[in-house]
Amino acid sequence: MSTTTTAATATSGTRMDTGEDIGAIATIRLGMKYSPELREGIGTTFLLAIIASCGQIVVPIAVQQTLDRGLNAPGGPRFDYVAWMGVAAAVAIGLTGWASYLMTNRLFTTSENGLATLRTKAFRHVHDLPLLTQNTERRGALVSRVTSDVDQVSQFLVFGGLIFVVSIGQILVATVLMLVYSWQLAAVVWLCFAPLFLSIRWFQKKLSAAYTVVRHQVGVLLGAISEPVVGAAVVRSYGVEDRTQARIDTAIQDWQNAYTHAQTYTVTSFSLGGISAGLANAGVIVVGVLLGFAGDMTPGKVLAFAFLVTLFVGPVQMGTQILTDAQNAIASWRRVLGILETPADLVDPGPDGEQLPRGPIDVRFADVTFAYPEGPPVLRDVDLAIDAGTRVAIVGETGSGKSTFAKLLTRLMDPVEGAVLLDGVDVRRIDARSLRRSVVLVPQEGFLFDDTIAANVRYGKLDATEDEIRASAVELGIDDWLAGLPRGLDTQVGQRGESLSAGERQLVALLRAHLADPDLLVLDEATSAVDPALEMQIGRALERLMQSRTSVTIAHRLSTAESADEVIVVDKGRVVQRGPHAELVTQAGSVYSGLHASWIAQHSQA
Ligand SMILES: Nc1ncnc2c1ncn2[C@@H]1O[C@H](COP(=O)(O)OP(=O)(O)OP(=O)(O)O)[C@@H](O)[C@H]1O
Repeated sequence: MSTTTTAATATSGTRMDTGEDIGAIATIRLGMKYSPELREGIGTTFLLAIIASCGQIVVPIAVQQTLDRGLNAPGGPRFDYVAWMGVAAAVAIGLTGWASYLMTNRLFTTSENGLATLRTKAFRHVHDLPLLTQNTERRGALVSRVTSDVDQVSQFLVFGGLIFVVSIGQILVATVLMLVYSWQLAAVVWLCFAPLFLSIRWFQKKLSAAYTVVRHQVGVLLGAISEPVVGAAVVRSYGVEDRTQARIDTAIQDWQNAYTHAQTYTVTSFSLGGISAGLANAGVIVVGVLLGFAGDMTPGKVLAFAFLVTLFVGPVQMGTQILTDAQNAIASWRRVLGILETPADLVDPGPDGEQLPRGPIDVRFADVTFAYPEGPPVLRDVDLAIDAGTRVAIVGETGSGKSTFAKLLTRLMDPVEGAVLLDGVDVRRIDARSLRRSVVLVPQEGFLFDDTIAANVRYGKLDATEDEIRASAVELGIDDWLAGLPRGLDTQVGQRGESLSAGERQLVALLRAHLADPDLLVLDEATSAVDPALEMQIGRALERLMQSRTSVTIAHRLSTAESADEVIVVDKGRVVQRGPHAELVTQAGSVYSGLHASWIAQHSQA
């Protein structure tokens, strides 16, 4: 396998695919592909819809028959016929009502099943998305795709879809019956609705564009609201509530404008439907009476036709409303599908990939260059090897590329050029499970979930028993701290670990990493100051955690660099020095000696 990849591959998927360029039918087809449950038994549901629609025509036919053949029968009223007609109508209404119940049930179940699958798939795919895509899409907006957008589709499919299916059935049945009763009157009705039917495509396009903007603005709004909620402490401590509120107000205003704009098309199409309905009613009466005078119409037929026009007008009016809901739902569907259609940039070779053998790992960066999308290279031609079992400290000025180095090493991103090799194997060829098993990254601020300490450390080893966790704590020398907590391992850490101090959060992160027992430990050293006793405890735990494995630490402290086997100095994306601390520090005028001087100065100030 080539050791280089193209820039296009490395930066692919950095923009969330919004799917805005695919049409409504293509969206529905794609949606069906991701939620095949929606297609299940659709034929039977349609059949039930047709039967349910027939319920609507029972009354006009029964009225017409009762009038023309029962009460107005040529030889005088036939009451037995009227009675039979009443019984037949009641049975037919009962049967069609039952069909309607079955159809609603089926639509509800299949829609919810299909959308549950869609939600699960979309949520799971969020984890496969390129890290950089997740950075560009605001978290709130991303959440809105998996929640409110899916809800929008769900509401439409269950209620809109149901009414749509029934409406189409009713329009068809009403048209056929109208033709049976009088093709002239049927033509009058269709003629009155022609302008609406002919402009539907235009409305659909306008509504589609308008609702795409609405759904986008909903995402923006949720993003604007969720960010200050998460950063509430910063907002309050800097007293920027007004500015934050102003940003939210702008997002609300933008959403409202988009929604109002979309509504103008809905209102226009609805009004056009109303005008068409009025014209159709009037036209039927006038033409019906004229036909009656000519002897082509019975009173029963005219009355039945008046019912049929209502039967036709209702679903058409409803259809214009559904057109709006459908465009809103399709815009939402596109956004959800946009997540699924965004390719995962880090292709996992799966079980067919290479498995890393257990034991300390050796690392090689082979001419690695990396650039963030549309940015300059932040790591250039990095070529280095780290022997298995060594302890390495990466140092450099802020922004020099240290964290980027760590992300490439743990395959959170792939290089634009060159390759990262672990035990001689390109990381892109290693089975992701094996990679995650053997390589662990401890970030500066380890994320803690709102749960107990035990639950949080189990992210390192899902099946770890309490005894194992306690043994791990003993090995790290932090069992005293654990025992001193009011509820020990069952202590709740709060949201993002807010109920613990910064140092305690670090201890939980180290315990989690120790339980994972990696062969390569990549550590982004925390910069937050903690009290000296805890600092010592963290230092001791770190010392033990690094034993008998390869460790790469992004070091911010002199002591870490001093105790490492080797220090790698990064400057402006290049490795400019490497060697033991004692050797580097003697190289006068070097980047490292500058860093060393600033550490000493910091230390003496403290
Ligand atoms: N997600 C990103 N998108 C675009 N540019 C980024 C991104 N992350 C980092 N950079 C840029 O890449 C460069 C290297 O960043 P990096 O985080 O690797 O530096 P660092 O040495 O770890 O800095 P520090 O010591 O402050 O953590 C910086 O110029 C930074 O602005």
